[in-house]
Amino acid sequence: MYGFIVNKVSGNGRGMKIWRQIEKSLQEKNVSYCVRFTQKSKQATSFVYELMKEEKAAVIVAVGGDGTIQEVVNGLVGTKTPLGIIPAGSGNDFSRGLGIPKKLDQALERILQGKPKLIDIGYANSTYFCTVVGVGFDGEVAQTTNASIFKKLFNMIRMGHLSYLVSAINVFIHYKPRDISLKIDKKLYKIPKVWLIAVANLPFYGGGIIICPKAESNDGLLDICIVQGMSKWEFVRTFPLVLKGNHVSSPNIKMIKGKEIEIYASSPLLVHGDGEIIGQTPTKIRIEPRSLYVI
Ligand SMILES: Nc1ncnc2c1ncn2[C@@H]1O[C@H](COP(=O)(O)OP(=O)(O)OP(=O)(O)O)[C@@H](O)[C@H]1O
Repeated sequence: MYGFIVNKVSGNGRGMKIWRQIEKSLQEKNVSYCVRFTQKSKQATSFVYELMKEEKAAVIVAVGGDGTIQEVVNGLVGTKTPLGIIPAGSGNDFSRGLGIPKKLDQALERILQGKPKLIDIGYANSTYFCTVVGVGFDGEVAQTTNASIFKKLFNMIRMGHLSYLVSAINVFIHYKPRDISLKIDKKLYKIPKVWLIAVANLPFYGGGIIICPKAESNDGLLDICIVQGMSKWEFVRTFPLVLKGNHVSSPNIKMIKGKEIEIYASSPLLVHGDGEIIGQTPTKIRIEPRSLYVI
């Protein structure tokens, strides 16, 4: 039995459209399934327990964006039940990082035919995350994007990833870099004028930005990108490089790998996990190696 958790409003309504097509395919293929539709935030996590216990679902499939997938993952980490993903959001960075096909029929075929493999998952502020935790500039961009009207407009024309870019420009106008203390596997770094710190399990965030090109979800490590000491003009010049992951050789960017990271800022900074706000600094982040089965 496949248990589906569908966020109808993900991708500004794409979730529902996609579910209708999936349901048709499942019926044509005679696949046994059950489904739950989320009505509010965090409900996807409780649906995981419900589908596993009451419906005896052997696979849980998330139909939604990275926010919905994160909620599902928070119910699945540490179990033997594998996660399937049908991307239906605006960013879809987790599925991009795992190489899950964008095409619906191919994504479904992978779930029905593929073999589960174990991957690493991150943990920060009492939440498991799949792709990236971002602190500082990134946190503000995530908050602005999620509260924006233009996210809906871009989703309507299937350009949802552009909403992150518009938010980045808005935040850039007023953002002031801060002094940060960072502990990576017990080694202390004091770094002035930090724009952002991204801690990544997989390379992508913000709808395909390659923030940590070498991040792998099966190496037991988190990749950390620290952007610091740049003037506004240097930040603007570097931004296009990030789109392709070519920023890593810039002298104002530090790339470090680690298992446990602690971040302290001179004043509280917003923290996002997979594009959803999960709190403020100080924050502790760690990798949970081989803790989730994904098809
Ligand atoms: N019925 C609902 N109405 C409103 N919000 C919902 C509903 N169901 C779930 N949510 C919330 O919507 C949030 C965003 O969903 P999701 O991430 O799947 O889509 P998205 O934001 O369009 O995509 P992405 O994260 O890839 O940009 C989730 O955090 C979830 O808690």
